[in-house]
Amino acid sequence: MSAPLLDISGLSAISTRENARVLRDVDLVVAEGEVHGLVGESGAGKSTIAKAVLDMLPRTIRVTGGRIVFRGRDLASLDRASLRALVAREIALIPQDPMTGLNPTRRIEAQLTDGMRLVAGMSRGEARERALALLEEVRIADPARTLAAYPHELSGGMRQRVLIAAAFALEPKLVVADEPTTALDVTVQKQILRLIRGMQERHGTGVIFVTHDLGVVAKICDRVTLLYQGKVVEAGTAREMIETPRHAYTRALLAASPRYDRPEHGCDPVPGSVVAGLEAEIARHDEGRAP
Ligand SMILES: Nc1ncnc2c1ncn2[C@@H]1O[C@H](COP(=O)(O)OP(=O)(O)OP(=O)(O)O)[C@@H](O)[C@H]1O
Repeated sequence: MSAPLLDISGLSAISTRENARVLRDVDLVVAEGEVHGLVGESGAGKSTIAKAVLDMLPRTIRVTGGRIVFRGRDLASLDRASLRALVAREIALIPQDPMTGLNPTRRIEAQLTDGMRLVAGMSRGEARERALALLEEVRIADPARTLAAYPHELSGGMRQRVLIAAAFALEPKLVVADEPTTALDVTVQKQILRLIRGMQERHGTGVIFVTHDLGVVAKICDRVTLLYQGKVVEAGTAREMIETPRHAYTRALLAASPRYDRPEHGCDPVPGSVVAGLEAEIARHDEGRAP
């Protein structure tokens, strides 16, 4: 088997702001060209993992152990400049909120072509051609007009399409999609999920798809890692996790999710006994370790 695209092992981190552990010995392997769901409730540590991979951790979160190996290179072994260059070239982000992901004061053309010119060294003309082709690929009806527009002139769905185009602009090996459909209405959400899947298949890109929504997992992910309070609870194929969940927490979370397959069914809350069991497991895990 070829080496994985991303191999995270034993990653642990603390929040100095909250004096609490935020990641506990996390293992996460993303294969070339797969969509890997990173799933968990609010505060589970999904964004912390995504930020660690993108070298965007805030100062108030400190990695205390583990390794992030990307395409065979341990990120911690790189100096600042090499790490910045590697991330700029090979790892891209699709942010959660399409409005904050774009600078409101600059036209789309400038924002889409910055990376192409600065990182890939394209001329203004080459970058514009590439931007037009990308906007067509993300099915924006009038690419030339969109390039001339400011973000506020576009709908939420269009802005998210622009950010997806931007993420794939430099042919990254890995795209981190941080809840990219949360801010959109349901019909647009489905289109955007289909678009991300289509883009990653055509470009052969690996994707980490951060979400709290198991319905989204069922639609887009090949494999999944489920987190609870910074700890991996279950990992496997999306199909296995949804059809034959092994862990009581996964089963409870599935029961608590809106039934994407049977919308007439309601939701059950995650039972207190399951959560208490997990908390006891985490306490055992943390025993003897200062936060
Ligand atoms: N800037 C920060 N500085 C210190 N601690 C933080 C910071 N951001 C988040 N945390 C803490 O890290 C923990 C994990 O948060 P994280 O944002 O990774 O969770 P998440 O699963 O992405 O949640 P959400 O779905 O709400 O974004 C939480 O306890 C949170 O309070």
